[in-house]
Formats: sequence, C-alpha cells, structure tokens
Amino acid sequence: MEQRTVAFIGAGNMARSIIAGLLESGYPAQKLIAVDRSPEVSAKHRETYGIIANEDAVASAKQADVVVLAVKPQDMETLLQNMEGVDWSSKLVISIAAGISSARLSEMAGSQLKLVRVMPNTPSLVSEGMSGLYAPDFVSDVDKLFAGQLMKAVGEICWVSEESGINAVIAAAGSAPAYFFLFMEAMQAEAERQGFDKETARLLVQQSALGAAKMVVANPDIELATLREQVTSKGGTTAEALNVFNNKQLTETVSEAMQAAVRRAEEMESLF
Ligand SMILES: NC(=O)C1=CN([C@@H]2O[C@H](COP(=O)(O)OP(=O)(O)OC[C@H]3O[C@@H](n4cnc5c(N)ncnc54)[C@H](OP(=O)(O)O)[C@@H]3O)[C@@H](O)[C@H]2O)C=CC1
Ligand SMILES: O=C(O)[C@@H]1CCC=N1
Repeated sequence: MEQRTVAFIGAGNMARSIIAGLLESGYPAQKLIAVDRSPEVSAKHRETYGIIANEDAVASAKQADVVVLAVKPQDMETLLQNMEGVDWSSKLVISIAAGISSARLSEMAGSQLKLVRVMPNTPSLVSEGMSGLYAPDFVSDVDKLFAGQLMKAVGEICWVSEESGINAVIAAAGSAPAYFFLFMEAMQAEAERQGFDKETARLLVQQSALGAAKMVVANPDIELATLREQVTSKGGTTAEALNVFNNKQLTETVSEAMQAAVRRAEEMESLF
C-alpha cells in the first residue's frame, strides 16, 4: 500500500488501537504522527510506539498527507475551529467520530473536507478490527483506496453507500466488542461463583469465545444457527442454558440494544 504520512489528532483508545495495528502490519513509524494534549502523553507515545508525537495539531496536520480526526465527538468542534490555519484542500481527512456527519465536519472546519468517515473498533489493536467506511461522491477513488487499505491493514472493512449506514456499523461493529466483553464478564463472574479462581474462570470463558469465533470464521458456509445446534445435544445441558436465554428474550434484547446504539448516534448528530 501507499505509505502516506498520517496524523492522528487525539491519540486515545481508538487511535492507539489503529496505530498499534498499523505498526504491527509494517507501516513505517516515521510516517505516523500522534497528537494529544500533554507532553507526558506524547513522550509515552514516542516511547511505546517509536512514532512522532506532539501536542501541535496544526503543525502536524500541515506535515501530514492524511489527518485522522480521533477526538471525542464533543471535542470535535473546538478542535476544528482551532485548526483553521490548515489548508485542507490538499489533505485526505478521515473521521472516526461517531455521531458527526461529513457535512457537519466540513462546516466545523469551515472548508469542504475531502473526507472519509470510518467507523473502526478497538480489536484493530490486535489486527482483528472491523471498520465500516463511507465517502461522499466527490472523494477521489485514490483517496478511498488509501482509506480502505489503511483500515484493511488492521482488520476487515466494508463500505456503506449511504452515510446513515455508518450508524448501523456502530451498532454491529464499532460498539460490538463491548457487548461481547459484557457477556464474557457475566460468564466469568458466574464461573467464579461456581468455584473457579478468577484466572481459571477467565481462561474458560476467553478460550471458549476465541474458539467459537474461530469456528465461525473457519466455516463461512455453515450458518451460525447450525454451529449452535452442533453444540446443543437433545435433552442436554446446552439446551437448558439456551432455554433460559430464550425465555429472557436474548434475541429481542440484542435487537433493542443495537437499535439504541443507532438512536444515540442519530441523537449525537443533532447535538454536535
Ligand atoms: N473507543 C472505541 O471503541 C471507538 C471510538 N470511536 C470514536 O473515536 C473517537 C475517540 O474515541 P476514544 O479513542 O474512545 O476516546 P479517548 O478519549 O480515549 O481519546 C480521545 C483523545 O483525544 C484527546 N483530545 C481531545 N481534544 C484534543 C485536542 N484538541 N487536541 C489533541 N488531542 C485531543 C483526548 O485527550 P483528553 O483525554 O485530555 O481529553 C484523548 O486522549 C470518538 O470520536 C469515538 O466516537 C469510534 C469507534 C470505536
Ligand atoms: O461508544 C461510542 O460512542 C464509541 C463509538 C463506537 C464505540 N465507541
């Protein structure tokens, strides 16, 4: 892939996950810039990743070919207002923020940004990310290709043709690691109650989750329902456990939770 200089403005949880994944994929450290708010944080980024790190968003954006906007949605407007000295016309801008539309980002920047919206997730850290991407029509194929390759370096990607699709990606992937972590937390806690020490309880749960995920990936032609049925012996233990999930309406709960994530993203679009 092309190796453009990429500046991450806001080097928090998500940006660091992408940076670590990119480095792991062989992206050159001297082509990555992390901008955060304090010299201590920048020093840590230099030490941990060997990348360029500083607190000057404007200078870093000027130096970069690609600017990744990675601050929290509520910090975006102030950031872009403070970056008014940047000539955005020659830059590809990637926003990973939830709940701020491409039109609104250009409005905040006071300039029509060549923008790709990316909705990544934190497993990018271990090169198992899932990112959804959207670009308005006027963004060039070369820029779209680069954004896609950048995220492909840290996991899988899918493009959405409508910007609203980004909110659906949030529900199905951006927020999704947290759903699985919650499920695993609940399982670990119950395994502990059943007598395992914390480490063993975690091992039982994490290895089962990893094994299940690997089986899903290794068997693209087998429906998820079939994989579930292969575990579920007639009259056995799994059936009893699944009955509890069904009686407590797990499927409906998951739908409601994903719809709530989309609704919140839509609400954020009116807030920021
Ligand atoms: N976390 C996730 O799983 C995902 C997050 N996202 C999106 O990524 C974005 C970042 O989220 P996340 O990484 O979790 O948030 P974090 O709070 O971990 O990271 C944001 C970072 O930006 C810094 N920051 C804020 N304002 C500025 C500024 N003006 N100049 C430089 N740095 C600044 C913050 O510093 P300080 O702490 O001092 O405020 C913080 O270190 C959000 O918009 C979110 O919607 C998207 C997909 C998944
Ligand atoms: O919770 C959030 O708003 C962000 C977006 C997706 C994951 N984290």
